[in-house]
Amino acid sequence: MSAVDVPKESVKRTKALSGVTVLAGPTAVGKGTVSTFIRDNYPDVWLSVSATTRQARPGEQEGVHYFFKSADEFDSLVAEGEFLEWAVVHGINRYGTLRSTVNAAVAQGKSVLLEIDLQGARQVKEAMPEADFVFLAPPSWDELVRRLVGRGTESAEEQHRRLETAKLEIAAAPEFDYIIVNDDVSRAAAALVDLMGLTPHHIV
Ligand SMILES: Nc1ncnc2c1ncn2[C@@H]1O[C@H](COP(=O)(O)OP(=O)(O)OP(=O)(O)O)[C@@H](O)[C@H]1O
Ligand SMILES: Nc1nc2c(ncn2[C@@H]2O[C@H](COP(=O)(O)O)[C@@H](O)[C@H]2O)c(=O)[nH]1
Repeated sequence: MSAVDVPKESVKRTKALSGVTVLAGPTAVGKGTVSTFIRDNYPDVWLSVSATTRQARPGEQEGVHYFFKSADEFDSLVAEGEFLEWAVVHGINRYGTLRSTVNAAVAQGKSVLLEIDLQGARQVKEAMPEADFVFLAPPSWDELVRRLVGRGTESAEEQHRRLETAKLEIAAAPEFDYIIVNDDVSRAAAALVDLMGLTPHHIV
């Protein structure tokens, strides 16, 4: 697979703080890792818990990592207009952000973080253009491939499919307001928290 140019970091604030920040980026760039780090280290950030039709992985807890739904339950939530956005991610499972929980957090003045895929980010941009859109980029294409392969959670065929999608996702980086390079988890998390207008523990 040929290498792809990855975007450089760009974190100079260009718009007013909205209280809602969307974090997206290609598969295996570390969105989940950075979000978990923020959940564990920055209690002032309100990390949205998505609904999903995928099975819980070992250690995942209902209401902490996801709200796990059957296909019928997810259908009902879609029909009732409960989702701010939802998408089929990686061609298999559905994932969505519950509108009511986000609205309640915003109404309480919380700093809301949504960790979602590109399709979802585009839907939120339609619904809430004032939100802050942050693209998490890998330090290099080769490092992205290393992370995906090193995680070891997908078959070789699935890895290939995800990397093809990752090329399209990386090409969409200019749609985002800011770009953070996930070269180091705590540094990337601190840069994100800083962009959200909160005090980062440290930026090295
Ligand atoms: N800064 C980093 N340096 C080195 N490895 C990292 C870094 N951030 C994450 N990783 C590793 O990269 C792999 C992918 O991370 P993670 O699962 O968080 O990605 P993701 O973007 O949430 O992926 P997906 O969209 O496929 O769910 C994991 O093995 C993780 O430990
Ligand atoms: N559009 C949305 N995408 C979401 C949401 N919650 C998570 N995600 C994305 O799904 C993939 C896979 O996640 P995993 O936990 O199964 O590894 C990842 O890219 C997430 O960003 C959501 O509510 N909406």
